[in-house]
Formats: sequence, structure tokens, C-alpha cells
Amino acid sequence: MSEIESGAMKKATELLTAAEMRAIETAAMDSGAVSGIELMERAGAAVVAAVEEGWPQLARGAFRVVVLCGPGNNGGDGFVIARLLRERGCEVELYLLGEAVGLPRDAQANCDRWREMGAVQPWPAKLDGQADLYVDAVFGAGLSRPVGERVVAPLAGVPPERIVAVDAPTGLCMDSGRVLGSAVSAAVTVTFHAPRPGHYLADGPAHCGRVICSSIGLRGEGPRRAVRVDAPLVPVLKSADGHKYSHGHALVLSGGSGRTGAARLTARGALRIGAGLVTLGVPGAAQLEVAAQSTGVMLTRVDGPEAFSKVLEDERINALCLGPGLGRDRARSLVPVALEAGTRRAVVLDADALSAFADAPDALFARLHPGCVLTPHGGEFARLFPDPAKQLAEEPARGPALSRLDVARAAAERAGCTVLLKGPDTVIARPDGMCAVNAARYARSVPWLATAGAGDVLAGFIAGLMARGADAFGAAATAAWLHVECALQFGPGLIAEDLPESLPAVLRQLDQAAGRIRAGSAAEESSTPLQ
Ligand SMILES: NC(=O)C1=CN([C@@H]2O[C@H](COP(=O)(O)OP(=O)(O)OC[C@H]3O[C@@H](n4cnc5c(N)ncnc54)[C@H](OP(=O)(O)O)[C@@H]3O)[C@@H](O)[C@H]2O)[C@@H](O)CC1
Ligand SMILES: Nc1ncnc2c1ncn2[C@@H]1O[C@H](COP(=O)(O)OP(=O)(O)O)[C@@H](O)[C@H]1O
Ligand SMILES: [K+]
Repeated sequence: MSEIESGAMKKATELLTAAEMRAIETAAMDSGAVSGIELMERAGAAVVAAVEEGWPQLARGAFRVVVLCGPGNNGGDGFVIARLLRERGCEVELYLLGEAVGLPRDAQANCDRWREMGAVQPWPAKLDGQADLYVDAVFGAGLSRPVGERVVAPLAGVPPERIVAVDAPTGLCMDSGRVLGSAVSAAVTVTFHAPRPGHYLADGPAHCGRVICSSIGLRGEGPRRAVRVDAPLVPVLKSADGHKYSHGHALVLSGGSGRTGAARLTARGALRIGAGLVTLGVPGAAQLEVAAQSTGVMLTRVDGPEAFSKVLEDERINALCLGPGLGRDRARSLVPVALEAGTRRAVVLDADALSAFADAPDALFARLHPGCVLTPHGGEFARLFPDPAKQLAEEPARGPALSRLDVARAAAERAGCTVLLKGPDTVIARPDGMCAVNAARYARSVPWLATAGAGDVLAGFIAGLMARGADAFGAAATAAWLHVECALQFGPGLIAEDLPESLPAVLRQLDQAAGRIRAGSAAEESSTPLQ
């Protein structure tokens, strides 16, 4: 994925599953670059550094810490943390789940080192909750089954503000962000080398608190099957030499009279994101209503499939969006026409254009092509892809649990096009398995984006970017990222109409950031001595 980190701005961060992370660790150890015990020492030291930053009172002394260690290498990290905190003068109590004899080799070695300075106490039924800090080093990447009450009971009464989780809060599946049985909630979660999907998906953010990703000196990269979107993946700022036709022409199909608002929002989104022209295709009965409400957006009459085919004779129309407010009957007759043109035109299908095919999804999938994007919310997704949706709804019986990435991937492969599954943790999947997560979580949390019509604007953003020439996956991931940026820009009180109107301020910030980067590289160039 060369587009991911090309250019001066970091566009995305790789998300690694537990298995992918394990493969990187194993490769590093097999190559002789580092040993497991060294990695464990660095992991423990990273957690201690995060604790020193997050709990500055530690430096003032009389700091009491409880470390809870599990039976695997997550517990091994816990022994390192206990030793390093004791060396910093903390009063440390350590409890082990299970017996020390069964510990893996590196964890065993660190258990032995800890025993030189403190006791390994048997697992407590409960704790007094009076310590300054609790270290959750029970389970991390190796969580293999639901966590029983006995495991989480010691932390039951402890406020999350006093808990630091090692790699993941115990009970949280790092691949999916789903809770297996029950899970600890922490103030800070310290993970290593690269963040994991579970830190962003599903219940992950509610349990992790703040996520710190620390380097432990590993160099390997994963297979880049999933990334977190950190900036636009495709160009959004216009170049100096274009004209309106070079930025494409998007056509948005509207529903009938009294139901045109959704498509108007979509069209506004497409126009604001920079499509050269945007036209609304409107049935005759709704023409006056739409004409009275739209200015920059053009209008053409599209009563049925024949009229639609006629409009599509204009080859300059290169992106179509169908669904918002379209009505299911109209969708059933117009979507096939939109897809008839094969791969020549980008097609975004949302809302009614998805639900209209709930009875016969295969008929829809057979016509889709890689230039299409489906943008279902959870309900629409379940209508089109009932099997993966059902599996995702089931209580996970083992770890790693099925994730939103897994089901979006399966859907994209089945449909043969990009699928964007909406939510606070929007996932975008390509048929080849590549995924992006646009997480409206942590500092990017925008609960006010859950407002009627927000999805219609998102569909317009995608169609507008595709009109401008962006590929389906890049357009969908970029649109989703900008959508959340717009919501952050506007703040609480946002209604869907505000989203396109917030885009200019977001684009201005991107332009300024790009300008700073350009200025930086120019300064570098000019500082090169002329010879
Ligand atoms: N590899 C490295 O070099 C580095 C690794 N690092 C650290 O290692 C961590 C991964 O270690 P890990 O693979 O040993 O897994 P871990 O999370 O400790 O759990 C495995 C144990 O828990 C058990 N178990 C699981 N679920 C259970 C349940 N519900 N209830 C009861 N038991 C359960 C499971 O049992 P089993 O499934 O085998 O029956 C097994 O005994 C990683 O998160 C990071 O912190 C860092 O130091 C960096 C270097
Ligand atoms: N809690 C939330 N935080 C951030 N974004 C959210 C949240 N809930 C929903 N969204 C986003 O709001 C939009 C809602 O779209 P959709 O469900 O299609 O609604 P509508 O059909 O009313 O437009 C999606 O982009 C979704 O990702
Ligand atoms: K943990």
C-alpha cells in the first residue's frame, strides 16, 4: 500500500492482529536481532514510562502499586513492571493467577528475578482498592476464551482511573475489540510496536481509556491488511490547473415530492468536496420543490429507467449516487441502469438502494464492479449480508473473536466491491481484503454525528471524490475521515446540513498543513549549498 505512507504527511497507521504481531516478534527473535527476554524488558519499561507520565505522584514517593500477573507472557511483562517500579521506590504487591511452575520461559525468568525482591502471592478473591495504581498484566494477546468472574473479581471495585492495562485490558479481544466474558476498564492501555484493531473497534475504546503505543525496538512490518485512517488517503485539495469538467460530474438520484431532502444533502456533500458539477436527477413531480431549494446543484428530470438511460448518454457524468431518499421501488428500477454501464462510472449505493435488494442480494452482487461502493449502516448490512451479521451478533465463545473487519472483508469479497460499514468505528473493506478503520473514538469522538441525514452527506462525499477520479476504497476511507473531521470542526449541536458547510474549514486546515510541509521542503532545498 504505497499510498498509505507516501508523501510528507502520515496518512494511516497499520493495525496488527495478535497473530500478525506474534509473527513479527518471532521473525525478530529468529533472526537473532533480539531475544524474547529483551522484548519483555522493553515492554515492561514502556509501561513504567507511561505510568511515570500518567501518575506523576509516583515521583513524590509513598506510591503503592498492585500488579496482577496472568499465566502467560502478559504476566511476564507484569513481573518486569513490578521489579522496575520497586527499583523506583514504590511499594509493590504482586499476585499471580495460577502457579509459577507453568509460566512460559521468559515470564518464568522474570518471575524468578522478582522473587529476589518480593513475594508472589496467590490470586486474591478481592482487593481493598486503596492502592495508587493497579497493573493489569493478566491476559493480553493470548486471550483464548471468555474470562471468568474469578479473574476480574480483584479489580471489581477499583476505579478505572487507577488501572493501567498491559497490551489490552484483560478480557478484551485485541483483534475485534469485543469482550470475552467480562473485561477490565483501564485509564491507560500501553501496547507495543503497533496498535491493534481491538483498540479502536467495538467495545475497545470504552475499556482501554487512553491508548499509548510504545516502540519496543521491533522493525518488522505486518502484511498491511488493515490500517487506521489518519488523514486523506486520496487528494482532496484541487490542483491549480484544473477546470470544472476535469473535476468530474456527479449525478445523485432523488426520490419523489416531499422526499428530496436526503438526496439534496448528498448532492451538497458531493459539490462541497469538489466534484466539478453535481446534478440531481428528480422525478417531474418533485422538480419545483428541488429547484426552489438548490442553487449550485443542477437539476435534470429522471422519471424512470428510460429517462435515466438517456441522461447517462452524457459521458461526462462519471459518478452516480443512488439511495438517500430514493424509495425502494424507484431504487429497484434505477440501480440496474446505473450498473449497466459496467466499470465506466463510479457508483455509490446507500440506504434504499441497498434495502431494495434485501430479498435478492445476489442479483445486486452479480452487477457490482470494483468501481462501486456500498455504504450500509448495521441494519442495512444485516439485510444484505445476513450470515456474517448473524455471526457477529453471537456472543464470542473463543478468542480471537470475529471482528467488524472480518465481516466487512467477507462482505466486500462477496459483493466484489468496496463496502463501508458505518458506525462510530466505521470500517471500509476492499474485495482483496484490505481494510481501513475510521475510528470516531478517543480524541475524535463525535457522538453528535449520529444525526438524521449524516449518512446521506457521507455518500455524497464519496461520490464527489470518485467523480474527481479517486478509487473506490481511497474515496470511501477519505470521505469517512473528512466526515468525522467536519463533525469535530462543528461540534455539538450539529445537524446533517452543517456537515458540507464545515468542510471548507477542514480543507483549509489541510491546505495550511500541506503548505507548511511544502514550505519545509522548500527550506530544505534552499539550504542545500549551491555549488
Ligand atoms: N512474545 C513476545 O516476545 C512478547 C510478548 N509480550 C507480551 O506477551 C503477551 C502475549 O503473551 P501470551 O501469548 O503468552 O498470551 P497471554 O495474553 O499472556 O495469555 C496466555 C495465557 O493465558 C491463558 N488464557 C487465555 N485466556 C484465558 C482465560 N479466559 N482464562 C484463563 N486463562 C486464559 C492461556 O491459556 P491457554 O489458552 O494456553 O489454555 C495462556 O496460558 C502480549 O500481550 C504482551 O503483553 C511483550 O512482552 C512483548 C514481547
Ligand atoms: N456514535 C457515533 N459517533 C460517530 N459517528 C457516528 C455515530 N453513530 C453514527 N455515526 C455516523 O453517522 C452516520 C449515520 O449514517 P446513517 O446511519 O446512514 O444515517 P442517515 O441515514 O440518517 O444518514 C454514519 O456516517 C455513521 O458512521
Ligand atoms: K492485560
